[in-house]
Amino acid sequence: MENGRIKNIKRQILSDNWYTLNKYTFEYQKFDGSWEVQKRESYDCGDGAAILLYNRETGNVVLTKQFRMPTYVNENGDGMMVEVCAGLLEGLSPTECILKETLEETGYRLQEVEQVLVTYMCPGSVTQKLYLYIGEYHDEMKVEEGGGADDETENIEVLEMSFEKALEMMASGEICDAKTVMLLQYMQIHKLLG
Ligand SMILES: Nc1nc2c(ncn2[C@@H]2O[C@H](COP(=O)(O)OP(=O)(O)O[C@H]3O[C@H](CO)[C@@H](O)[C@H](O)[C@@H]3O)[C@@H](O)[C@H]2O)c(=O)[nH]1
Ligand SMILES: [Mg+2]
Repeated sequence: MENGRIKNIKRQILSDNWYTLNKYTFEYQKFDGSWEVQKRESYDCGDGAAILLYNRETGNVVLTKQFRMPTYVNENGDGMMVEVCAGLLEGLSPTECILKETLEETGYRLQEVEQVLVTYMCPGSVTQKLYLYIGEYHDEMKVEEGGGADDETENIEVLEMSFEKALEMMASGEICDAKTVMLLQYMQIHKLLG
């Protein structure tokens, strides 16, 4: 909240069911110095963390596959999305969160991860800031089945595939999740695999 061009911010909660949809009314100072009232809806579903797991020995990556309702109602065929492992912070630090999500969703227990990017995913309408990680895994780190937390209805399929195959799926449009594309391209740019 450090912008002299913004004043009199008022918040109205439009929906507070699972996540929170706020409507903000505020005054915005235009380039000519005059003030105008603006209204913006802002969906607050919390910040999150995501990770691309990769294995330099095998050249493989680990991804997840799950049903995503918002994509199902917007032209994504059967609604299934291939994504990097991800989750909401829910009070944890980004690194604590991603270690927990990696174990819950993929079954791998990692000790070390590297944060490589921080991004706002949809800055015109969604508050979410996403911390993006990469992490090296090996077979012996697989200590659980994965698939998502027992108390959540996640039904996550764990996919292990070659990095090449993941890049092909990105090129064909089968992988079309933004955080997943960003991390695959990060790996490609930095030549970390193949
Ligand atoms: N009952 C109910 N459950 C919900 C609702 N919305 C989400 N959930 C559940 O809330 C849990 C959230 O799981 P996480 O693993 O923490 O998050 P995610 O859904 O994988 O990912 C979210 O964060 C990512 C980045 O951190 C985002 O990329 C992604 O779009 C999403 O916001 C899931 O079990 C999901 O089914 C809802 O409206 N109602
Ligand atoms: Mg998740």
